[in-house]
Amino acid sequence: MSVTVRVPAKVNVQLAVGGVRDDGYHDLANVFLAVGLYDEITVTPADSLTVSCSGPGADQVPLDRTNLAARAAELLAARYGIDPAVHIHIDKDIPVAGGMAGGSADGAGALLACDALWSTGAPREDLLDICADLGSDVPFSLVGGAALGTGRGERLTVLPVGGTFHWVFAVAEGGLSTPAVYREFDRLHDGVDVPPPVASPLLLDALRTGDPGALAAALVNDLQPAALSLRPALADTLRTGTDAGALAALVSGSGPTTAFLAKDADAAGQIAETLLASGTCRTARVAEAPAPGATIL
Ligand SMILES: C[C@](O)(CO)[C@H](O)COP(=O)(O)OP(=O)(O)OC[C@H]1O[C@@H](n2ccc(N)nc2=O)[C@H](O)[C@@H]1O
Ligand SMILES: Nc1ncnc2c1ncn2[C@@H]1O[C@H](COP(=O)(O)OP(=O)(O)OP(=O)(O)O)[C@@H](O)[C@H]1O
Repeated sequence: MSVTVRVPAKVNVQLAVGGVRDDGYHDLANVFLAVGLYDEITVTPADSLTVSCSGPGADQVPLDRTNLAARAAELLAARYGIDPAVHIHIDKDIPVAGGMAGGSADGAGALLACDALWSTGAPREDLLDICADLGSDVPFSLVGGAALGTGRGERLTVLPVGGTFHWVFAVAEGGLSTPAVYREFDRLHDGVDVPPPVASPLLLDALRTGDPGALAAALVNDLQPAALSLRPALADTLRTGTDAGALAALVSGSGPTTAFLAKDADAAGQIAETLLASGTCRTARVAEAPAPGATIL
């Protein structure tokens, strides 16, 4: 018997970053939107805890106990006194180290899959607690849809979304390290008083009404200057998508994936074609949002 769970990628439609905290994390007002690019996690009883991975970028995914999916299985097993003898297969479609929470998706997916396989009956709050231990983005991978993340991004308030948004994602060659991008943010703000992060009312309204023009006007990512500083060529990708008619363009989370909001599905297809032909990215993907959170198939 095995259990398969599908988990979406995310884009941050607002990523407001505060000053660095004593624990090294940054306080955030992080508005997550789940998008329809998915990893699938399958767990099967086995003699010991093992991990395999297939799909684009699979060779960059660790297969040892540092894999967030393996850590999720271990944390759930430890909490419920279970032997985590399970094989976890990750079928990857979310760009690896792309700022789209791929590893976080695998952590949330493995957690939900093991919970079902082992019939732990864990309350949702316990699952969300384990997710927060795994990483700041992991609770959102479980929940999906749209949510405001406060604290280091792990404390979620679900947000209403009034329509379907059409996105294009330009996947860059190679990844960017999330800690390195936050460090670059700190370097760029050295000596500057960083104000406390707050969610933008205009952005929350745009999500609620489902108006892509209003959302485009409100998109903001405070990590974008840091990602561009580490990877200046991303500016060419952003410009190419904007010239192709995107309503707005921004770096997705810590990058290097760039995200383009389109007015409709046709425009998204055209923007993706132009990006692909431009040579300014490795590949371009279209996806709709919001997407549901981790779901047992
Ligand atoms: C950039 C985002 O993806 C936006 O959603 C997240 O803030 C990053 O979330 P994540 O990858 O789940 O990050 P974690 O695994 O919790 O932390 C990795 C590293 O990112 C930095 N980090 C992360 C979250 C946060 N609020 N402040 C930070 O400074 C820290 O250096 C931390 O050691
Ligand atoms: N299941 C996993 N899938 C991918 N990477 C993983 C996984 N578990 C651990 N990692 C490690 O995490 C690093 C970041 O990969 P990931 O795909 O999660 O980045 P990301 O999408 O930029 O993350 P985020 O958007 O949450 O900051 C990888 O380089 C890899 O070493």
